[in-house]
Amino acid sequence: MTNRIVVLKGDYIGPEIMAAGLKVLRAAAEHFDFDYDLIEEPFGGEAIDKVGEPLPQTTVEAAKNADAVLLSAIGGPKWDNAPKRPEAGLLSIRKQMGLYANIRPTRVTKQLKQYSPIENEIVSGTDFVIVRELTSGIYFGEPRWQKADSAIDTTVYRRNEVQRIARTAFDMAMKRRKHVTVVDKANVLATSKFWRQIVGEIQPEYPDVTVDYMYVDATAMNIVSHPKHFDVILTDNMFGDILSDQAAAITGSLGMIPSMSVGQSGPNLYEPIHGSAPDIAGKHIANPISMINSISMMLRYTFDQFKMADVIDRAVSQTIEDHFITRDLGGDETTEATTKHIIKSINRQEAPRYVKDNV
Ligand SMILES: NC(=O)C1=CN([C@@H]2O[C@H](COP(=O)(O)OP(=O)(O)OC[C@H]3O[C@@H](n4cnc5c(N)ncnc54)[C@H](O)[C@@H]3O)[C@@H](O)[C@H]2O)C=CC1
Ligand SMILES: CC(C)CC(=O)C(=O)O
Ligand SMILES: [Mg+2]
Repeated sequence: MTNRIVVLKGDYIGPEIMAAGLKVLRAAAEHFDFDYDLIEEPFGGEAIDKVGEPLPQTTVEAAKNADAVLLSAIGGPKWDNAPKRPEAGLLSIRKQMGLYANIRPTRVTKQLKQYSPIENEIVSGTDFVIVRELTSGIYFGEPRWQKADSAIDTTVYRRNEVQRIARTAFDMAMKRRKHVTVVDKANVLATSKFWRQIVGEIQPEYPDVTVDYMYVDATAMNIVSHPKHFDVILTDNMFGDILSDQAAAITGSLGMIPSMSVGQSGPNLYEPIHGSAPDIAGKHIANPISMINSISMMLRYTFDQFKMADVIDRAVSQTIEDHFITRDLGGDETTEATTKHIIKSINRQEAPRYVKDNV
């Protein structure tokens, strides 16, 4: 059966890293006879330019009917004053696909630790995931408006929204080191106090999981000073957005980190955690690894292609070890050269049905 992958190639560096990721997918797929169709749909700024809105209904339908959705990143100065910005389309596709849980891993591997801005002893061996609520909270709350002399945003969390994301975090902890850190601002916010109440109600369903609670400001500090404290961080939409960029920085670059967005049913969406990086677009220096890691996550979690994902992951690690890295990590390789090196490493590995060096 052919696997259907909807591709949203994005804006600014989006198409550059998507092209890199799809080359890696094609190279790996040959070794494993992985059969797939790519269905490209307009989205974000590209869709505004083509059809006047960031999320055409045809794109939503295609995404819902796919086996998985791959997105690079959208937005940028060209559309900052558009009546409906690309970012509105991003929030809307997450909502319409029901993708309430966003999983953002932070791992400092032995190859990566030298690129971290944090001392080796502190950062080496860091391995945690941020479980970010994705379809509610302040990014979605009503009312919201802006007038001449005031503006308002609203944070609303409903019981079922907190319950389901909490269960995602506890389920994930059960497969890891069985520890959940709930990150909030419960010394101030009603929604945070509510989260603590709901998490407390769910915790007895997971007697093997330990839980601690940490304010978001202290968490920001601990991510850089004690990152090994964390196993699973459970947090709301905005705190998760902010902390995941910070967590990415301790791995060496924002340009490394993938994510997976999951709902109750339907396809998952895989995307880097960063944005469209307009400052480096067109310069051939974007790090493609965030996109390649997102593709590896897709192969692992949607298509059960564990060996293929392992081969890609090893190729990425080898490429970092070989210092075949882009500028964000301190190297001087181009996006294309890094991608080529990853593909060479895939082809060199003892993969089943070794075909040819298809670089
Ligand atoms: N999921 C998405 O599509 C997201 C979209 N955005 C949008 O992206 C646009 C740019 O936002 P920024 O605040 O500049 O954040 P950004 O994440 O695009 O960039 C922040 C910094 O990280 C660097 N960077 C990001 N990805 C990189 C990569 N793969 N390789 C090397 N360097 C990389 C950029 O060059 C920049 O210096 C905005 O319109 C924003 O709304 C922002 C975050 C997520
Ligand atoms: C539109 C933003 C919420 C996108 C973003 O920064 C993210 O999802 O990390
Ligand atoms: Mg973000």
